[in-house]
Amino acid sequence: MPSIDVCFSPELLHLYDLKGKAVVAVDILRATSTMVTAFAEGAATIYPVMDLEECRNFAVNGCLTAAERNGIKAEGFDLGNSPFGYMDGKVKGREIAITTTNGTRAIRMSEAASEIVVGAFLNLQAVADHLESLGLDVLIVCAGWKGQFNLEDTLFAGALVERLQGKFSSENDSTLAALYLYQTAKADLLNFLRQSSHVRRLEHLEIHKDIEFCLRHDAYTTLPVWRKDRLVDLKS
Ligand SMILES: O=C(O)[C@H](CS(=O)(=O)O)OP(=O)(O)O
Ligand SMILES: [Mg+2]
Repeated sequence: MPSIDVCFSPELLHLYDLKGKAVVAVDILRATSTMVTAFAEGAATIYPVMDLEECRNFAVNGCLTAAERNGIKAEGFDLGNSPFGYMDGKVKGREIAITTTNGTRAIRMSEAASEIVVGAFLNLQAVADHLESLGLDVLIVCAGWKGQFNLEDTLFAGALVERLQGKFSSENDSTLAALYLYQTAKADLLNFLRQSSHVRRLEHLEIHKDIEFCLRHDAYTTLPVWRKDRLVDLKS
């Protein structure tokens, strides 16, 4: 039986051997929720990049550029990090280069893995089904916040572990902790997250609508996966 484990921050990735593993990169608020939404809205390709300058350079190839730092859309870019900014036909058929504070780092720092899947509550079941069909050992990589643990990504990890119970083995305390946290919180995730650092930090930015949206389970069957230097949607 393949195993499942949870890494609470990309800064802890040096403790893991990613070779031969499937990584699920997650940044619920909001990068991976936004990427899943972008593909559901018809985006062709997403290039997750580490810094603003690199992202800006993609514009010369006709890409839409998206950038966020500390919750705010960076100046001079087409899009920010709100899933609602990717709706209403804005990204249909388009290539997008994106850089965010935490989420894009989690993806790029996992490149040694055999497969990288972008996960969110929005595509939870699609991710679970894909992992089951791959049959590889799984590491869920939480983007966290600037290297630190966060609640929302850990809750997603617990939700995924719950969906895969009986199909993957685990002896790690991190996996158990994520599962127990999710089971404690799942009846009302929004309320549970009210005290979280992200919600408090971004409260003044009025992104309540985003937070509620990003906590929806199984809204999409989108399945973004890393291929060579970009994300593509396996479901399209
Ligand atoms: O845009 C977001 O929600 C966050 C902002 S912050 O750095 O956590 O304040 O970025 P993300 O890379 O999606 O975590
Ligand atoms: Mg985040």
